[in-house]
Amino acid sequence: MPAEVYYDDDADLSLIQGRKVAVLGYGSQGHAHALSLRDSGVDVRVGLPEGSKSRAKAEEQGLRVLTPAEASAEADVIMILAPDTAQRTLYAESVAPHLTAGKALFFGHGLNIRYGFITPPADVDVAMVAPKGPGHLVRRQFVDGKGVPCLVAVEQDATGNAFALALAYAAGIGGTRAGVIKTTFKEETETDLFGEQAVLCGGASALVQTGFEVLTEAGYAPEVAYFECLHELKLIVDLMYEGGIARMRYSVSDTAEYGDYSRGPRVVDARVKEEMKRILAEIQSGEFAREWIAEDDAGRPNFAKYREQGANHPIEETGKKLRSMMSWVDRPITETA
Ligand SMILES: NC(=O)C1=CN([C@@H]2O[C@H](COP(=O)(O)OP(=O)(O)OC[C@H]3O[C@@H](n4cnc5c(N)ncnc54)[C@H](OP(=O)(O)O)[C@@H]3O)[C@@H](O)[C@H]2O)C=CC1
Ligand SMILES: CC[C@](O)(C(C)=O)C(=O)O
Ligand SMILES: [Mg+2]
Ligand SMILES: [Mg+2]
Repeated sequence: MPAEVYYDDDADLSLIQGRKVAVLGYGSQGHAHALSLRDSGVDVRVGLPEGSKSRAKAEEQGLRVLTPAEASAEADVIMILAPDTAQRTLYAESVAPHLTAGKALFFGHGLNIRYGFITPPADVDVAMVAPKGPGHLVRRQFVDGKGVPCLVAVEQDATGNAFALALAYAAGIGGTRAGVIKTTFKEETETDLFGEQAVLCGGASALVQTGFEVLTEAGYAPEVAYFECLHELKLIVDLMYEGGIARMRYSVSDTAEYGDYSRGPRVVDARVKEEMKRILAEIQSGEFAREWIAEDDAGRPNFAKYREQGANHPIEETGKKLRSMMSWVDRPITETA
């Protein structure tokens, strides 16, 4: 069945303009939602713990900052945009006591609901507005008059109005300018985790690093390897983004196109597909979510090791040097646009 896609004309922005919204968290997504909702005429407050380093940023941007508990008590729409690993404690301590009948609890990703770390009471709406892009670009696109597509899902419709309210919220952050797809918490959570692990973050990073290693270990210049395996990837993906894989193949040389057909499937072969299926199975069974929550509870020892290894990969040093010569590339990620 084709997905249902909603645009600006399908959303009634006044529904969210008539509510008090609390955005809990002011990181990548939180700042984008809070600032864009405010710019869309919505009554927003940000909820952050007393010691949070995000407080100063939110206040500098002219937002009212309260504690998560105060913000949840005041608001009737509560959007949780703290890290996935922090959400169950945040919910239990600061949200649940103020989640009275008829309020709406929103998420930007479904992990805590899908795997049962949070179970809201039956008399509140539970919905998700999940942008399909990094939060800093959600804000940048909004400011530029564009939008990042969003997934919207309703887990619980206590008021009968949950979907319309979520669609209005998506309009407030620019999502309906690009298109909003109706889905479920299960579908969003499982596809989002799969996409970031196997393709967008894990798959793409490993592909780039491995290609760079193969070229430099064979004696080619790291600068040439960087341009070939990382820099040019954006230009190739831009063509895919604009017109699909077919547009990219139209634009590259016939030599590249023949190499693509005849060699690409040798890189991403049947073994890789089997591994992708295993990764999906770990997501579907909840194994990944339990592993990640346990890793966080233990103080993230493996996460810290992985982060250090990634930061020390030789491609980072080469890239830093080359990007310093390209003033147009290193556009800073800011909390405003
Ligand atoms: N990053 C992205 O682009 C995307 C994220 N999402 C989802 O959005 C949600 C937020 O992720 P993301 O924006 O990456 O998070 P970030 O790590 O960028 O930001 C987290 C924010 O939450 C604050 N915070 C930490 N603990 C608490 C707490 N107990 N109570 C209130 N605020 C707290 C942090 O403050 P401090 O400064 O003190 O650390 C920070 O402001 C997640 O569910 C994620 O899966 C969905 C789509 C894309
Ligand atoms: C691709 C990573 C992502 O799912 C996103 C930006 O959409 C995330 O969790 O950050
Ligand atoms: Mg995502
Ligand atoms: Mg994600």
